[in-house]
Amino acid sequence: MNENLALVWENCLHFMRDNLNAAEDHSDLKKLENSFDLLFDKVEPISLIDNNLTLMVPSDFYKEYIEDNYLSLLSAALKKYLGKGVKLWYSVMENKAIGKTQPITVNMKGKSIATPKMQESVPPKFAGNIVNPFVLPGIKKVNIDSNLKADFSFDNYIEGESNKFASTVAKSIAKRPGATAFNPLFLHGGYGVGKTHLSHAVGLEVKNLFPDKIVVYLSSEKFIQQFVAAARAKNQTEFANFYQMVDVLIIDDIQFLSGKAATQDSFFHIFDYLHQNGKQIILTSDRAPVHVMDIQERIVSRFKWGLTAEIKAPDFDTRKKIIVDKLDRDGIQLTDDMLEYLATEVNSSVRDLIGVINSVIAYSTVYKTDLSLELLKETISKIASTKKKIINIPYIQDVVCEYFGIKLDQLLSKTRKREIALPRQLAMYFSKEYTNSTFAKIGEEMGGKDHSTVMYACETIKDVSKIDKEIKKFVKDLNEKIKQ
Ligand SMILES: Nc1ncnc2c1ncn2[C@@H]1O[C@H](COP(=O)(O)OP(=O)(O)OP(=O)(O)O)[C@@H](O)[C@H]1O
Repeated sequence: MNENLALVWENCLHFMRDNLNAAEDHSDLKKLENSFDLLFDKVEPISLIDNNLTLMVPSDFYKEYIEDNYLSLLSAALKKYLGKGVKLWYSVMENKAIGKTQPITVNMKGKSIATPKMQESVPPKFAGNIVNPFVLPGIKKVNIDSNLKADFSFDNYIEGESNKFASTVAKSIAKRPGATAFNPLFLHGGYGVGKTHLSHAVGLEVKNLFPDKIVVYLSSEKFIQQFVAAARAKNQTEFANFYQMVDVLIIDDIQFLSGKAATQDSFFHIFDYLHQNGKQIILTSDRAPVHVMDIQERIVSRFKWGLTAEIKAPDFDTRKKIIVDKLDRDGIQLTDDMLEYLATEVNSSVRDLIGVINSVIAYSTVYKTDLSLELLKETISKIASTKKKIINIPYIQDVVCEYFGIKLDQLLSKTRKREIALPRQLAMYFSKEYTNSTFAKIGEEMGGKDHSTVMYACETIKDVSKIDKEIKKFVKDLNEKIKQ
């Protein structure tokens, strides 16, 4: 870069940064502040000939992002340091296969610059939506800023037997993201046991210790939506480029990538790129990698590269700790018998436990009564009678496994031994009865079985339960348990 141009550009950057610093808190302009260095670090002015300024940018994404969001600010800066009538050009480095090919450049003209009135140090007012840098062309409205919930911190995470291992590993990752052997960290466990909370806690701690690191949390559903939108807009390269900038990528409920071949391909490349570059990946799922269905083998094998940690439903002592902690924050104390009662009665997930605790607090506030064992009992029975249970396939699998005393692994296996095959057929039957899932979907969730196997199981259980007393009893018992 010629020295003069370098100096002009440095001044322009300085001017733009100043304006962003001075912008009002929470203004659209302020939101650009975090992205500024990230974006302009990769932008290089390469020539200035007869008032034509050419900026080299890594991809179309950068060009469009600058045009959509920074044009007014950049124009003001150029006017200040180069005078009126500067024309902007972009030289876009195209890099089709992620990180593989030599970049080629394509020259493109920028939008014409209409210089807004802008005063030094006075934040300019921009019309329309200014989005943050993590918004890609084609998926502009989706804000995938870090997306971390401040409440989901390590401080608010109660440790106990059920989550000790996972939380110890999570803390060590937060101190050295990408630099431990736990990459990826694959957290799995049932409904509401604290997977999301723990993954956020890592993200929050990383931001705390290393503010410059880019942490992105999103659900796999959002990732799929973004990918589809990017594919429609033919922006897959930018989509991948964006995720390659991330230092800690957290994807929740990764099992929903199941069956999404094109998204899986993109995820695979992003995963490899991040992993090779020492970036941290954290994935959560409702099941262990081996049971995540319809995901390419090459991806499943990568899930197992780092560390897989299960979070179980909270044990009795952990439940007690969670109750005490939660109530303490509201200045409420329980007697020992009340605490025992609550921790014994609500023994499913942390989410359910917290729901009950909140209701207890609410009832006691509304009725202005002191908490008593009677009030607890009344509250819990009211909740139980009004609570709608979400009956989904994993829940049915859990009920069936518990009833027959078998493990999920066995239920989902291929064995034809009757003591496993029958529970499996029953789980298939109830999944069809209680959920809107197709035979194919149920087959997928039952260890990758064919839809015809599920159809056969449903027909068999329906017919046999009419004549076989033992099976009739299983169906009746399980029906009651599922609805309980
Ligand atoms: N160990 C814990 N200490 C304190 N709060 C917890 C703990 N585990 C979970 N929670 C709280 O329980 C609720 C549910 O947790 P979370 O959303 O992380 O569960 P999850 O395992 O991701 O569930 P799902 O898979 O159903 O989405 C949240 O409010 C979370 O803060």
